[in-house]
Amino acid sequence: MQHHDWIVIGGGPAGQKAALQGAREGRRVLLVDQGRAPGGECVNRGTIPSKTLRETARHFAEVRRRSADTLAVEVTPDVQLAGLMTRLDVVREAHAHTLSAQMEREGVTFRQARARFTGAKTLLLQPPSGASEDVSADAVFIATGSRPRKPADVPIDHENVLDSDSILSLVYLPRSLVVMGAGVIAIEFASIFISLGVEVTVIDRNTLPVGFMDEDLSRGFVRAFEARGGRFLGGRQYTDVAADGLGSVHVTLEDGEVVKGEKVLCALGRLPNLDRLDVEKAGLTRTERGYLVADAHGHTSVPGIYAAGDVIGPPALASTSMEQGRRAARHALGQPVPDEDFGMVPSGVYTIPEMGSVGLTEAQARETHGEVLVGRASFVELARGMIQGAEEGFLKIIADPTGTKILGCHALGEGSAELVHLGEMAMLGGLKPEVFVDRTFNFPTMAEAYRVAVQDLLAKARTARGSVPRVAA
Ligand SMILES: Cc1cc2nc3c(=O)[nH]c(=O)nc-3n(C[C@H](O)[C@H](O)[C@H](O)COP(=O)(O)OP(=O)(O)OC[C@H]3O[C@@H](n4cnc5c(N)ncnc54)[C@H](O)[C@@H]3O)c2cc1C
Ligand SMILES: NC(=O)c1ccc[n+]([C@@H]2O[C@H](COP(=O)([O-])OP(=O)(O)OC[C@H]3O[C@@H](n4cnc5c(N)ncnc54)[C@H](O)[C@@H]3O)[C@@H](O)[C@H]2O)c1
Repeated sequence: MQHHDWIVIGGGPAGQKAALQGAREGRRVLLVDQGRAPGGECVNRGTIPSKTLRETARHFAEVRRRSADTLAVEVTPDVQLAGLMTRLDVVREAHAHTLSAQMEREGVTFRQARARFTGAKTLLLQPPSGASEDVSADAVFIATGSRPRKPADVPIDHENVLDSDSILSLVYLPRSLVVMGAGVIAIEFASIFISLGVEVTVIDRNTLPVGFMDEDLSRGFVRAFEARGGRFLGGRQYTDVAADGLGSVHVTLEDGEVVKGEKVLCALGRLPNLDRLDVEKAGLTRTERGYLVADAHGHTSVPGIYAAGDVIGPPALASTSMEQGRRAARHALGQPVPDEDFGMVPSGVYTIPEMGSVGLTEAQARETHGEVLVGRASFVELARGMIQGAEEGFLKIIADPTGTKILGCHALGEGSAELVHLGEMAMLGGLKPEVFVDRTFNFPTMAEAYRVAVQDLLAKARTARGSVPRVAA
């Protein structure tokens, strides 16, 4: 049995960061993934392919909007979906190349094999061809990611009813699409397809999409989606999904309504990839929902076994997975792991328009701080926003009732995922909202939204204190 210092199972964002961190500190690291190269769901079926398709869709939407629909920009029915992911191969190859070079440079050994536990820190590696191999390690990192959940009552055949993996392999654009679910994956794809000219209906049991975001953002998304002709059916449950054999799928709702689409996307959550890993043989237990349990450092209940990324459940993002992998590795190395307030982790939802969020939502802030202050800036109030024609965008800043502490920043509109990082840094630095009024901003920029929102917030603070509001300059 070959022994390694560390074995990392899974070459997605969590596994990559754990492996690199260990190798940099002189550990002999074996990175195992069943795929041909490191990358994981993030590179192969998740973040990168979906964002590449989104970029094309966004350009279509942008040209239509900027020309006020005077330019007949349409995707013809015979266009192949792969043709719309114009930069996917370039992006993937560049990413794969950078990753492999980094692994090689740092001395991480990569092995293509499916891993499963045979004991606490012993594993059987089964390569696609050739003999299986028994291996052991001082520390094992589980970073095997997640896959789409397939509810028993949804006939996902990858032909008529698709999941977030198979939708990217569609050859032709459908005329219509019914999206089941209104989580991040669902509404990102809904945005993409509606922007490409597909008729889209979204169905969710919750009244609003992405319930973890600030309600103004969820409502703003629905407004923009409906303005583009989309149908959002919130607070609705499906009872049956069936293909009619004539090129259409029928989704029957509890109230008897039948929603028809040429294709259906089922995006009703994800499950951890643990079924064939035999984690029980390592002495690990799983939560009721099937996830592994790990502490703030990614350490499981078995000494020397760590878990990071989607296998430990929400927030299940590429961004947080990387950080979890890095933190687990630092802990295994005996290095200090800085405290991180995971409540402060930013979220970017790449819908069209995009959403960005950090800190408390308005509802959470009211619950914990009472009568909080909310400052708003509409993107059309900004010179840059006006130039860009950013009609639907806005930034809202939430501060404590005294108006001295920023509690959350939330934005809707192109660039919002970037924009909220400015607010995040102010929050981390404990800066008062005034900083956005007192400093010089480049002009014209979208970042000026902070100045406008803070002026609004300070005016409200003065009103709350009973003084006459000053007119914002
Ligand atoms: C459509 C879509 C869009 C997304 N967009 C975003 C986004 O914009 N921003 C964002 O932050 N996040 C996004 N995500 C989420 C993000 O992709 C995941 O959170 C992230 O990939 C999780 O990383 P991970 O390292 O935990 O696992 P993964 O990336 O899933 O990698 C796990 C790897 O482990 C391998 N593996 C599994 N079992 C075994 C085994 N037994 N032996 C060997 N190898 C194994 C898998 O093949 C895979 O390569 C998106 C996800 C999807 C599906
Ligand atoms: N930009 C990003 O950060 C990004 C992009 C894509 C995915 N992701 C990650 O991927 C993960 C999974 O996303 P997801 O969207 O598949 O799952 P999800 O769990 O976030 O959303 C599932 C949705 O399905 C709905 N639902 C479940 N059962 C239902 C039923 N019977 N009837 C009607 N509605 C039902 C839920 O109300 C929920 O809105 C998330 O953790 C997310 O963070 C992130």
